[in-house]
Amino acid sequence: MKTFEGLFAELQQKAAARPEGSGTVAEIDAGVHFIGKKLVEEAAESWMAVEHEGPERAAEELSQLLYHAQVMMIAAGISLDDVYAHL
Ligand SMILES: N=c1c2ncn([C@@H]3O[C@H](COP(=O)(O)OP(=O)(O)OP(=O)(O)O)[C@@H](O)[C@H]3O)c2ncn1[C@@H]1O[C@H](COP(=O)(O)O)[C@@H](O)[C@H]1O
Repeated sequence: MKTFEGLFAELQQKAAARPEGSGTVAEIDAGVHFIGKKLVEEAAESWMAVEHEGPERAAEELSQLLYHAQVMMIAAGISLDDVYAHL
């Protein structure tokens, strides 16, 4: 099963290698304003899923929220340690 750290390493590798067809590369290229909107959208969908759609759908939406948070971190040059320092 994929972990938070494992996904972050995968996304960093994609951002560096820029493989054809990567949604992550496309999102990074679209910029932090675009990523910010995705982040807010997934946050809202997570909230709605928790309130109305049950734990399975909520977990799916929350996974997408974590993905977009990681894409934002990479676009901004922020590492896992930078974030963990504030936990
Ligand atoms: N975990 C994710 C992941 N979670 C969410 N997303 C993206 O976030 C979008 C949100 O999905 P939704 O269903 O909410 O949205 P939608 O309605 O289909 O489309 P939107 O209108 O929201 O754009 C998806 O279309 C994906 O583009 C993800 N894209 C990629 N990953 C993982 O990231 C890694 C690298 O992916 P690539 O860069 O695409 O190779 C792989 O391991 C992937 O599994």
